[in-house]
Amino acid sequence: MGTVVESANQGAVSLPTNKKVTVVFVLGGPGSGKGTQCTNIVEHFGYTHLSAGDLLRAEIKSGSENGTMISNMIKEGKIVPSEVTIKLLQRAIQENGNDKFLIDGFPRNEENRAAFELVTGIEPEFVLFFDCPEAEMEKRLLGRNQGREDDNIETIRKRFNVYMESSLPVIEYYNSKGKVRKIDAVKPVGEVFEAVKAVFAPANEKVAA
Ligand SMILES: Nc1ncnc2c1ncn2[C@@H]1O[C@H](COP(=O)(O)OP(=O)(O)OP(=O)(O)O)[C@@H](O)[C@H]1O
Ligand SMILES: Nc1ccn([C@@H]2O[C@H](COP(=O)(O)O)[C@@H](O)[C@H]2O)c(=O)n1
Ligand SMILES: [Mg+2]
Repeated sequence: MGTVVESANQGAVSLPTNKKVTVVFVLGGPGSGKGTQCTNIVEHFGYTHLSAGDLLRAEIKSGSENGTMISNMIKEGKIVPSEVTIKLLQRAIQENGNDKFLIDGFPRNEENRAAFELVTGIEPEFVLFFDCPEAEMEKRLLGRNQGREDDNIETIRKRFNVYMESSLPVIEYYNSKGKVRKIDAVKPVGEVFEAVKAVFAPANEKVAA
């Protein structure tokens, strides 16, 4: 691989605003630790973290006309129509001064994937995939305690079904293109992050002033 700059430029693409961005998709089952690890990556590698779920929850809170629909979909563990989520992601990218983004929890199905590519022209630099057994994810979600409406056993089971039926095929799609970087996510947070660090080039790390 060449220098970090060269590597980043290979994945840089134009949004409608002509903003050049590098995107890493962060995927894995509910409770696999995507958000937890994204916080660490932001700190060490200077990316901006965009969680599709967080953007949808913020949209509900903002009193948007889509709020009720989004809220119902989240309670049922269903995937919100792509146009809604993509608009939120596009706006977040365009409003942010950074040019490197972790997109967490997106694309969640084939419709998400194809629509995002069509609308933005963005192909991910790579896909960070947190692989975790269902029993461990269930335990983590039931213990998360952050007041999420979908952290109850009924919705968790629906989210696992959606993950198996709709999200795993997206990961398989990217795997067939050689883009997946798989992480064993069942280990403690620190050990998982060591594996994550090995994926992001060490030269990418923020240098202390
Ligand atoms: N490696 C780990 N070991 C044990 N607990 C973890 C680990 N990683 C995350 N957790 C805990 O598990 C819970 C779920 O983690 P997190 O919110 O990061 O998952 P997520 O993949 O973003 O889930 P969701 O898809 O529901 O948003 C949190 O309470 C978090 O503190
Ligand atoms: N691409 C997406 C991402 C999320 N959702 C909905 O939000 C819920 C919570 O997502 P998390 O990533 O925070 O776990 C998820 O279960 C979906 O209902 C979505 O529709 N599309
Ligand atoms: Mg999350």
